[in-house]
Amino acid sequence: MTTTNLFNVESSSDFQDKLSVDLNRVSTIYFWAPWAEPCRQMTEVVDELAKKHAGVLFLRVEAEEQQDITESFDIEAVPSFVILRGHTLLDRISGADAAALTKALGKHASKPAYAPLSKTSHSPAKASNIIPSQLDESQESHDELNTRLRRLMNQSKVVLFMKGSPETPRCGFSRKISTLLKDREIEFTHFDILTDDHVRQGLKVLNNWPTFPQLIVKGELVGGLDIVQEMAESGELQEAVA
Ligand SMILES: N[C@@H](CCC(=O)N[C@@H](CS)C(=O)NCC(=O)O)C(=O)O
Repeated sequence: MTTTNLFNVESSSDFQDKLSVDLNRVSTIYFWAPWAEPCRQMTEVVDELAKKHAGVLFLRVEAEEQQDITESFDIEAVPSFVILRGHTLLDRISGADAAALTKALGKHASKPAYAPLSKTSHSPAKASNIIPSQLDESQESHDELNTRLRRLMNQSKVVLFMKGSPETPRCGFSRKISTLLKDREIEFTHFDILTDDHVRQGLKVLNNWPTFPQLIVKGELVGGLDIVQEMAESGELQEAVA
């Protein structure tokens, strides 16, 4: 049996066209990347869910190829899922969390379009990305956070603050910089900033640098991917880590 509710999105207008066929329908937007290992498993999960929920539209968006769509949904890592009814946001799931996706679809797909949506289902549901350890640290003072950040920045000679891990990067910039370091046989430790929003926001301020990855050498920020690529080409990177 061929599935008629699962499509690859080719462009922003293609996305709008597919979404607008029926604005009462629930849609699941799946943001993925070909290099991200967890997406392989989630592609299979999405295939199965599309068969199970024939009334739900499933749209696969290759995140780095469709940047307009990716940015319009504030997608910060792959895999990520957004569940909509028409243009109304019902839920967001970040990461290869098959159980959470299955549960969210069970909840939203079964809800008739005319039923009043619950209060929580209107929110962007970003809170679901918060892991328990972050909640524990919510009482951390500014000074305590900075002490913790300094400690993390000094955990080894070369520290990479990135999205995901070198084995399973969750952003193309993070993937490229960890590959660059590995290719040059530069030893480094890493910290996944997606696991701790205090670290993520705190480092932007402390290092006066708005994005990730951030490469730290001997306790000091060197830069993000662009700078590290330039330094690698000029030979400065090898000198800095020597
Ligand atoms: N050109 C930048 C690219 C990095 C970038 O744009 N990162 C974005 C998307 S992964 C980011 O970290 N945004 C802030 C955030 O997600 O907190 C570099 O050289 O590192």
